[in-house]
Amino acid sequence: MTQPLRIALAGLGTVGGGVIRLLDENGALIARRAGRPIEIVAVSARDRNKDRGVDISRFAWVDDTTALASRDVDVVVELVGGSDGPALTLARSALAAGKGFVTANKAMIAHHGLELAEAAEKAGAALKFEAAVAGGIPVIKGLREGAAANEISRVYGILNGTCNFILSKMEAEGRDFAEVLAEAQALGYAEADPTFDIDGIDAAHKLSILASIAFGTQPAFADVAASGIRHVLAADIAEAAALGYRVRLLGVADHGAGGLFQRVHPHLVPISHPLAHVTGATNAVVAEGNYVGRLLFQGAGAGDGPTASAVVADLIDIARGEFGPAFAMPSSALLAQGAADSGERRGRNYVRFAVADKVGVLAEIAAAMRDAGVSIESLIQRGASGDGSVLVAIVTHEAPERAVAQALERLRGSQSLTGQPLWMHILE
Ligand SMILES: NC(=O)c1ccc[n+]([C@@H]2O[C@H](COP(=O)([O-])OP(=O)(O)OC[C@H]3O[C@@H](n4cnc5c(N)ncnc54)[C@H](O)[C@@H]3O)[C@@H](O)[C@H]2O)c1
Ligand SMILES: N[C@@H](CCO)C(=O)O
Ligand code: NA
Repeated sequence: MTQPLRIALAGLGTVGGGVIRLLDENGALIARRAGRPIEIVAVSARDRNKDRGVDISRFAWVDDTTALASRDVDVVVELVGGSDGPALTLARSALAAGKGFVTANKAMIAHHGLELAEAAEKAGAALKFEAAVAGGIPVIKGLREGAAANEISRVYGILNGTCNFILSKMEAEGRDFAEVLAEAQALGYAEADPTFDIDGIDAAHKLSILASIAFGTQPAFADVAASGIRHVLAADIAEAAALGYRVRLLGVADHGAGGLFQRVHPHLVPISHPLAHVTGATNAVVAEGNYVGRLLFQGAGAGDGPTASAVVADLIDIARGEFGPAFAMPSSALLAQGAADSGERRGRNYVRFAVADKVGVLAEIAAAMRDAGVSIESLIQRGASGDGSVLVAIVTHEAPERAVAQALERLRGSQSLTGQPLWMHILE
């Protein structure tokens, strides 16, 4: 058998531990598939002596994580996390030294992916990050290889396992967001800063990477409009269910003459759509290609095993010598596309208000919608909550987003509203 692929591994947490276990268990099969063994030779993390349930004494220990790039290895695997800091230093130095670089770090790729892709191309080295988007689901491979012949018009999906777990729990048990948050965090899926999950930032990182690969555009994380699920009430989920929908945090991206549109936002998904049936920490991505039609990728988006599966799949590609440009085309060919104006988009909407239970409130909401040219399809009002306010949920007919925003802006100062309205888009 030929020379092993020698690995330096930075980060020995959930994912790093998973990679060691996977290579221990499946190493012989992987060597046959890759044509050579994949061997970890050096490791680094914060704490050398922590019990991780895996034997790391067989690997060389390196105190300074960023020094792994200067070891005699073929590939550096970065499972530390963080968009900057040691992860970025390591990425830059590994690629500058001509070594392959594999990471699960969507924050870093979303912020610095283009720079790193250019560095990889310059060095003729591999840069791979399957684990960064939708964990174990081979969605990057699916788009950059399997669907490479297609013009992709839209890519969207459930990109954050923590949020999908929370929404599923709220749906199944009728509990509110704050009650299930701690359970989700205990699962080990949450980011080091859990607000990244809850506020849609993690999904935005992933969406910007997916959009680049799907559309051949430069990654543009700064242009993703992101909001999360902390304002979704169990009552919204119940109203959505009564109307034939489920609430999902979706990342949605499309592109056209108007520019690149990227948004992470809670949506109402029709019960007939496959994404309505994705529950727990599962992720799912839909891509629409002009020849292949609608593709659906579904599976575990987080967790040690699935994420390690994606990391090691990247290593097998590198061992086989099968890797191309990181974003599916040379970075010089990626288009710099401006952000689309979302005000021009048309769609149906769910808007929920918390209002004082008094005369004229419904008329005030209806008038704001009417004057903005937004037609109401249905309206539900539910009884008083503890603070005396009632919830009014409306579904609009198709309308430009600018008009809905205008109506909400007018209502913003209203004495009748007891809280901020929640606006969710309805997936068509
Ligand atoms: N956990 C998941 O399900 C999952 C899924 C997909 C992607 N990811 C990504 O994988 C990466 C790792 O996630 P994780 O869940 O394994 O994290 P973790 O917190 O479990 O492990 C992080 C590891 O990095 C080490 N580390 C942290 N800061 C360091 C520093 N400054 N210097 C040296 N070592 C340092 C820690 O000691 C630890 O060994 C992140 O980029 C994360 O976004 C995680
Ligand atoms: N925090 C992420 C981990 C996987 O990227 C999630 O919950 O989906
Ligand atoms: Na993936």
